[in-house]
Amino acid sequence: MPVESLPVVNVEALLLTDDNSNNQKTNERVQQTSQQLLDALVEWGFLYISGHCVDINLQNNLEAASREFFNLPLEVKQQINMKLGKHAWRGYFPPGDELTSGIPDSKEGIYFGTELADNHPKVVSETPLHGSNLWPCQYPELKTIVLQYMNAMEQLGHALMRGLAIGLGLDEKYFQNSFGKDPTLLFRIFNYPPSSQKVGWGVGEHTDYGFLTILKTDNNPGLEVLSPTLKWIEVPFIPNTFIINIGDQLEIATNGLLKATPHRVRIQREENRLSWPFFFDPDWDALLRRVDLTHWNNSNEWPSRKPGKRWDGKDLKTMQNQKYGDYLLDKVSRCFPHLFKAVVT
Ligand SMILES: O=C(O)CCC(=O)C(=O)O
Ligand SMILES: [Fe+2]
Repeated sequence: MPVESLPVVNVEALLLTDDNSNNQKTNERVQQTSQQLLDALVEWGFLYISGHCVDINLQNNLEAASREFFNLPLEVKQQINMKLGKHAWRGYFPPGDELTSGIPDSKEGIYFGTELADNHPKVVSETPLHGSNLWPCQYPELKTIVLQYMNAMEQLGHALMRGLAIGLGLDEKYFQNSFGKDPTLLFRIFNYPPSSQKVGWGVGEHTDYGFLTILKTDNNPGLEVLSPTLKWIEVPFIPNTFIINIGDQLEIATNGLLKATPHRVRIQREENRLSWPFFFDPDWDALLRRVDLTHWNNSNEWPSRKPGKRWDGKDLKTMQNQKYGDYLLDKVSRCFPHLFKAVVT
């Protein structure tokens, strides 16, 4: 039997400017690309994308600046510890501080989100996960690079959601119009240190929470994904591609047509591994509800990726009309229980 591997879709057609959108050939390419994207997401919930138009120099600068940050002495990194970001949930966390399913991950990392001014209504009302970012004063360039990169990811996220809507036979602005024009954006930079342990997880098995994750990794392997035949497969590095995967909210919205695929990260023995997940999620206040896909003949059976209980024991079928922000907060509180208690309750 051939080894299963993630599909690769070239999404360039979804990133063409509006000037070209009346052209019939362009429209055909957009349709074709949207269909390929949808097929990959239905079958795998995971894929690589090429043709994403994200500047390679920006990506290289991000990688170099991230390495420089993690090479700083711990006490310098701790100057922007997440505790200082309070309820905005921004800043640095050292190895072992983040839990997946109650077990400490081996990684360290930095959390970023949309940069909001102090007078933004959600900052004034102290809404969790809203605020300004914490930036290391040793590396002012990190701020410029991260904000540029997040901006590029946001554009890409909108383009992919547009492609997905077209693939599903919906209005191309469907997701923007139904789940908010102001997506919840979370960006993380992770460093997985090498470990002498034989078996161990940089991140335990989980699914992501929102709509789409756009993941950049360095050239060290480690990510593993549950395949359509329920085998854990490695996801090798392919230069200048991003890895895209579905989060719980798209599974809920599509009544299980798209599945949030379980994945995990294996720790490496020799080298540290860096990754840059960007989460493109519904508006904080958006209500979770199903998209009308009756034209798809989508049964009510909700086929699941894996028999038995989900990794977090949740039943996504029952999650309707909850605010996305509440769902996310519940998840975050389990990842950082001590911090959560200290700043939110
Ligand atoms: O580091 C990776 O490759 C993946 C991380 C991940 O799955 C996550 O942050 O949700
Ligand atoms: Fe993940």
